[in-house]
Parts: sequence; C-alpha cells; structure tokens
Amino acid sequence: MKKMNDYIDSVFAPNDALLKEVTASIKENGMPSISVSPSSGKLLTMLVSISGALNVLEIGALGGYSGICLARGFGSNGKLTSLELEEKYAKLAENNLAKAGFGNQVTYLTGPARKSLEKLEENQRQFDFFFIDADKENYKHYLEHCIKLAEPGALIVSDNVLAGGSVVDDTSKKKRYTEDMRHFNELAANHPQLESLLIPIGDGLTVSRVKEK
Ligand SMILES: C[S@@+](CC[C@H](N)C(=O)[O-])C[C@H]1O[C@@H](n2cnc3c(N)ncnc32)[C@H](O)[C@@H]1O
Ligand SMILES: [Mg+2]
Repeated sequence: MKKMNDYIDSVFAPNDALLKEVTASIKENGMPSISVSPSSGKLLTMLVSISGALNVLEIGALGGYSGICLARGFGSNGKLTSLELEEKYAKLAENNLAKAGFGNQVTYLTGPARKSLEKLEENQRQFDFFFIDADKENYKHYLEHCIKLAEPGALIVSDNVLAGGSVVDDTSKKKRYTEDMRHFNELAANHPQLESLLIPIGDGLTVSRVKEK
C-alpha cells in the first residue's frame, strides 16, 4: 500500500511549496504528522471543485493541511468551518489558511466536535460538503450529525477508513481503531440515506453522497 501511494503522490500530487511549509510548521510546533496524504488532499480539492460545494465543514483541523486542500476546491467564493479539539492546533491551522489566502473564509470552532455539531444543528446550519478526520471512535456519530446538517446531494468524505490496511488484511498490524473503521464502512455502505464507496487512496477515503429526499 505504501509503495503504491508513494508512486501516486509523486506522479500526481507532489506537495507544492506552501503545503511543504505547512507540513514543516506542524512538525516545528511539536504536533503529530498525521495530515492527509498529498493524493488524498488533491482528491479533496477535486471533489469540492467538481461538486461545486461552497459551504464546507471539516471535523479535525490539525495544522490546516486538509483545510487548504478543501479551500482550494472552492476558491474565492466558498467558506470553511472547521472543528478542532485543541486551541493550539486551530491557531496554527488559522495562520496556515491565512498564508494560503483563505484567511477571511475560515471559521474555527474549538472543543469536542460533537458539542460543536450540536450547536450547528441548533442554529439550523447547512453544509454541502463534509470532511471527517478526527477521533475514529466518534466517526459513526459524526456521520449522523453530518447527515442532519447536509443539504440534499451533499458529499461526506471520511479519512483513514483503511486503518493502515488492517481493515482488509489480518496480517497488517491491527490498530486501536481497526474495528471502528470496519463498523464505520459497513454503516456508510448500508445507510439508507447514503450512497457510498471507499476509494483506496492514502489511508482510504470513504465518499458518501447524501440522497435527495
Ligand atoms: C488526523 S488529525 C486531522 C488532520 C487534518 N484533517 C489534515 O489532514 O490536515 C485529527 C485531528 O482531530 C482532532 N480531534 C481529536 N479528537 C477530537 C474531538 N473530539 N473533537 C474535535 N477534534 C478532535 C485532533 O486534535 C487532531 O487535530
Ligand atoms: Mg486522517
């Protein structure tokens, strides 16, 4: 899986100068190197752009790498709302999004994402694109929140659904969240309100489309 991903990254999605700077800033700040892979980031940009989404909700910001990829998909017209547990991470992400030219188009809500999602529901907010990439044990809850906040036809993209290959291959080292990801994929695949497919790029992205009612 690593060799294939390295090949795809190097041919189709080499990091540009800004994404290299963002990746370095995450390391320099002592934060974990767990941003999406370059190809996953490029797919996010393409999916936002192709779908024409203008109101994007991200769950799990870290240092803003995926946030920049999402914002590049909507250009100057869209808005990104990003939920992040850690104040320090959200600050760095905000700085990096400003460097990328999206400073006026992003809002960070800090604290546990499930609380922020409940607030967004109370305020009857709607989004047309979602990216789930935070604590894996809560993915199933995030999915239900996203469906509630979704405009018909919205896309919900979820990262790390292959759990390093361990969801398909019992010889791969099992991760703490292997079972969570197996259950999550089953949920997305069989959910009556979704049409879903897992795309094996990076650590796997499950792409779900919210059916029109
Ligand atoms: C894998 S990282 C996100 C990477 C980012 N999406 C990217 O690719 O650039 C996961 C993030 O989720 C955040 N997180 C973990 N638990 C959370 C929670 N309960 N609510 C909100 N954010 C959470 C972590 O602090 C971390 O920044
Ligand atoms: Mg991830």
